[in-house]
Amino acid sequence: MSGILVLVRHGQSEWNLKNLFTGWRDPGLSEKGHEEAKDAGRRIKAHGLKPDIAFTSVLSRAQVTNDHILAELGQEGLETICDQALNERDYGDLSGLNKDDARNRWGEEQVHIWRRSYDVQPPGGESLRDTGARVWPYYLHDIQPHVLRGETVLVSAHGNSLRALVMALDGLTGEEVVKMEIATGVPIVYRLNADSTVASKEILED
Ligand SMILES: O=C(O)[C@@H](CO)OP(=O)(O)O
Repeated sequence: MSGILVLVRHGQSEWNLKNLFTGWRDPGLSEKGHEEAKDAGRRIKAHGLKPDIAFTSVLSRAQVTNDHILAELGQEGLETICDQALNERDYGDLSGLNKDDARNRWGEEQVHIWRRSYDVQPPGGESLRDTGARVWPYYLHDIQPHVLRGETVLVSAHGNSLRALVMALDGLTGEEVVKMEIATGVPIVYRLNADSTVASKEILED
């Protein structure tokens, strides 16, 4: 057995609350989102996990979530690496649009395909496959080595950048990933084997 990888999707953002496509836009957390992020920190602490290093995106909702978690753990100031590779999927021309307005305009099915399919790009944006093509190499090169050294690594990121990562870790197909959702502020804990395969996965729900 080697180290531990803790994945957390940021708490609810102001634009999650307003039902807007967000992508690379940079809204802050909603009031509920701040609470969810603190709660994620409390759950991580209750499970006796203590990160040695943290990774997050360059978007504030993920960074503030990371700050809340570290504060709950009493680990403010822990080395945190921010990288664009962990950003949310770029939603292109959909960014800033209301999701219900988009359904009225393009139809329920088309919008679902843009949101959850593996390889269909929203107009001007990234498919989940495109997102995975930046998240997975970053994971392999920058994050995984820490886990294989036996460290506990915290990653605060986004719904779709984490879907891409979980898809690869869990070995899901493009069809299976369509049904996979990642809840805001609910930590997912992977323990890895020394050969980098997954030894166990635990979701820290209520
Ligand atoms: O708007 C977004 O950037 C994402 C995450 O909030 O939305 P969706 O769940 O539709 O992929």
